[in-house]
Amino acid sequence: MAPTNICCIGAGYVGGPTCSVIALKGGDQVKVTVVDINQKRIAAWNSDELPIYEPGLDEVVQQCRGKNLFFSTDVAGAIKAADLIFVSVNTPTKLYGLGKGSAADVKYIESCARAIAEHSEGPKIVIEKSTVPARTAETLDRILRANCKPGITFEILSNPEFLAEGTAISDLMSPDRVLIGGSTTPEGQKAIQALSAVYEHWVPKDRIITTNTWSSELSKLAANAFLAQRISSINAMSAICEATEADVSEVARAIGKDSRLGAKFLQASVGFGGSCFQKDILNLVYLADSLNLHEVADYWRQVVILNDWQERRFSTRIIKALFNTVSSKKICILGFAFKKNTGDTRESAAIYVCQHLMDEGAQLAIYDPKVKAEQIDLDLKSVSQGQEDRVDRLVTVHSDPYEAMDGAHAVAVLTEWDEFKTYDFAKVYATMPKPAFLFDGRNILDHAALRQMGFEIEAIGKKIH
Ligand SMILES: NC(=O)C1=CN([C@@H]2O[C@H](COP(=O)(O)OP(=O)(O)OC[C@H]3O[C@@H](n4cnc5c(N)ncnc54)[C@H](O)[C@@H]3O)[C@@H](O)[C@H]2O)C=CC1
Ligand SMILES: O=C(O)[C@H]1O[C@H](OP(=O)(O)OP(=O)(O)OC[C@H]2O[C@@H](n3ccc(=O)[nH]c3=O)[C@H](O)[C@@H]2O)[C@H](O)[C@@H](O)[C@@H]1O
Repeated sequence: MAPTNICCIGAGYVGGPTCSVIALKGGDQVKVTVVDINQKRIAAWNSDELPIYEPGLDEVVQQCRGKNLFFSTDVAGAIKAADLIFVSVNTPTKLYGLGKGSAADVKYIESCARAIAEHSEGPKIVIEKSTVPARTAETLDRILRANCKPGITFEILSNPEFLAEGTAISDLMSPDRVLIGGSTTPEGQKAIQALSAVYEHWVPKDRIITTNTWSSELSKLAANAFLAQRISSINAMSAICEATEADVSEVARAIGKDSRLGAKFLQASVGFGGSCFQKDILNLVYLADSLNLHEVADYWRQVVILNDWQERRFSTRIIKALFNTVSSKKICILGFAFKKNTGDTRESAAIYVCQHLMDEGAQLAIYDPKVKAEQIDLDLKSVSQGQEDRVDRLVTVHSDPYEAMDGAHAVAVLTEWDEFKTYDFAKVYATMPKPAFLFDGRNILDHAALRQMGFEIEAIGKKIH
């Protein structure tokens, strides 16, 4: 039997890893082509230096690339050849016009639909892999039908992705669930079966959930909203802990033992980042507002407000502790990625903490094991509109953490990279002006030991004695 021919439009953090695992697990039963309009990105996927850092990804790509996994810029050719087409393009928050600042921008989804309609010469199953506003499948359907060649049929499925960056490969290899939404018509059910068969190469059937299209689209927004809400909840508690001498780690352990709550996602932090939590909650907020459900919109909006406040609270603590002035003081920033094991900086809390410290004239020495200097420069300039030159004056990016910490008034941990726990902080302490401050935005260091060395420690949701 000929292999199922799969095309994925969008070779990003989702399209690349997801299709690599589909190719690995599908073997000779699938042929997967990932296409993108970004030539540089495709060239990187075809090189030894992949465009994204993700543990385990290199090995999977090396095993499959050129056999049943291909990366290409030939969007039209891949659409023509495909039976199943994943749409895995970006859906960022709209920065203009109607819904500015909260609605998802679906222009890339629409351009995919137009390309699929133009190049399809036979029936296709079109799969929303991107996170989209509720009822986007209807938009796709209308555009496809209005623009396709006569006689061509399409089935639209919703198949949102739940992987987290930094653990994408293990999440994909053994997902908690795969969600497929489709129409209740016989054709819709047949399309669901065809997509399910792709996952059944490695995912147990009882983990493949099928629903109607709209439940599937909304479940993705709901999942991210619930996850982010937990972080904002524990971060709200962290502020109360700091004022009452309760310890947020102890509170998290105590409530997480309740099996109804569970222990995961209760790590208080400087604030959640990443390309999706904020965007998807705002998308939900926009949906609720447009349905006239303003109380619902306000409820979810507060999760984002709390997160912004938590980031600001952390940078304010640094400034206050350093005697209300950080002007011209060297502050070392350990970690710039939005979480460990990724080089991704989108919406990283580090960007906003650095922005505030730059507003106050601090000299920032930044180290991150995986984020490139050009990316840090780009991110900090993007929050310095009209005064981009301050980044050149105030910021240095280091490839050696000890160089970054050397002689700093304060060290601030903003990402929970494991290597930070292994540093020789006694050696660092000796180089620092006194009092020497350490701000642990992730609660990962051994605070008692550091205090013993002489550091003044501030952590999230705890008083260090
Ligand atoms: N990053 C993550 O961990 C997760 C992301 N998602 C969702 O998946 C979607 C994709 O996210 P990422 O992979 O992070 O985005 P990304 O920005 O890394 O990748 C999207 C890619 O699509 C390409 N693209 C845009 N329009 C195109 C077109 N018309 N034709 C061909 N290529 C086109 C872009 O050039 C880009 O390379 C978003 O909707 C996101 O919300 C869902 C789960 C996890
Ligand atoms: O739709 C998406 O893009 C994805 O968003 C998140 O994945 P991701 O953003 O990659 O990473 P998370 O592990 O969820 O972390 C997000 C942010 O929350 C922070 N976080 C996480 C957990 C926690 O307890 N405390 C905390 O501050 C992390 O440091 C990070 O900044 C979800 O976990 C995925 O299921 C989802 O598919």
